[in-house]
Amino acid sequence: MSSVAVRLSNLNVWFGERQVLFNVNLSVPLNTVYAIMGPSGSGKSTILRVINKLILLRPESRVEGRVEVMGLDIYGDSVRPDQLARLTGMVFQTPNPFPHLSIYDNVAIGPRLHNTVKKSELDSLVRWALEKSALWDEVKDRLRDPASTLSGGQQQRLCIARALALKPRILLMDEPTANLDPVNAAKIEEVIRELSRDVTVIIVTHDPGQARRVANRAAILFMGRLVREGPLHSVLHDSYSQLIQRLTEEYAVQRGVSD
Ligand SMILES: Nc1ncnc2c1ncn2[C@@H]1O[C@H](COP(=O)(O)OP(=O)(O)OP(=O)(O)O)[C@@H](O)[C@H]1O
Repeated sequence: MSSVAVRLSNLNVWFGERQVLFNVNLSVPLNTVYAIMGPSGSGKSTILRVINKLILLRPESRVEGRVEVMGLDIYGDSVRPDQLARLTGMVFQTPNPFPHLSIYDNVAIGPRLHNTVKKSELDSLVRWALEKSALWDEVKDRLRDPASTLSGGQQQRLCIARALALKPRILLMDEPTANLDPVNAAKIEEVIRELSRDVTVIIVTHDPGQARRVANRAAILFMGRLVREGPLHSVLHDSYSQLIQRLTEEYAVQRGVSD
């Protein structure tokens, strides 16, 4: 079996006339935590949306290149949407549980829709997913309460549990702690470190400190181009902010020359 969870080869993406990713090549090894970093607008979220094909919801988008997820060429082969939905879970920046559904039903909704477990196994799956996301102890006595009664940090862990309930091989996380206080952010970082035993995590983050705490590999994007990629210690061997400042200055000089 391949040791690569996701491989992007010569990936180019456009929104209308505007190209936002340029010839990106990278491989995410299985069971790593892979951080994607870069300034705002550099294309980080677009990469996640290419990997789970959510980008196709934007009719103005165009994707070229090869995208392999667990060995499947997802834009070339006839990969069924439900097959991809089960391979890749997604956690967004803003927690988005179904607020009126119960805590239990939020986690159970994926397995019910995709018919992945027998009814008799659902309780233990829900418990497993809530334990994996470090939420079980806080909610075990109130599983029937609506998700809206949870705090923001708890709601984000519920979204992680919801994604995990489909047993994805890859978990995509788009700045999952950006809206959380440090205590809740630390809980989620701990969850991510634990998850990487069974799941490949690809996390978009603006915070080099977070990348250092959770990731073992990383990529840095700048204006849609991959500028660094590899083991974390080599990608972040010097100051991230100085690197971005230098790239921004070089870009300004180039613009000055070409304008
Ligand atoms: N639907 C769209 N139509 C046109 N342009 C888009 C669309 N979605 C994203 N873009 C542009 O694509 C570029 C990359 O966006 P993306 O959201 O991937 O960046 P990002 O690095 O994740 O940014 P941030 O850190 O601010 O979330 C940006 O310039 C953005 O304006």
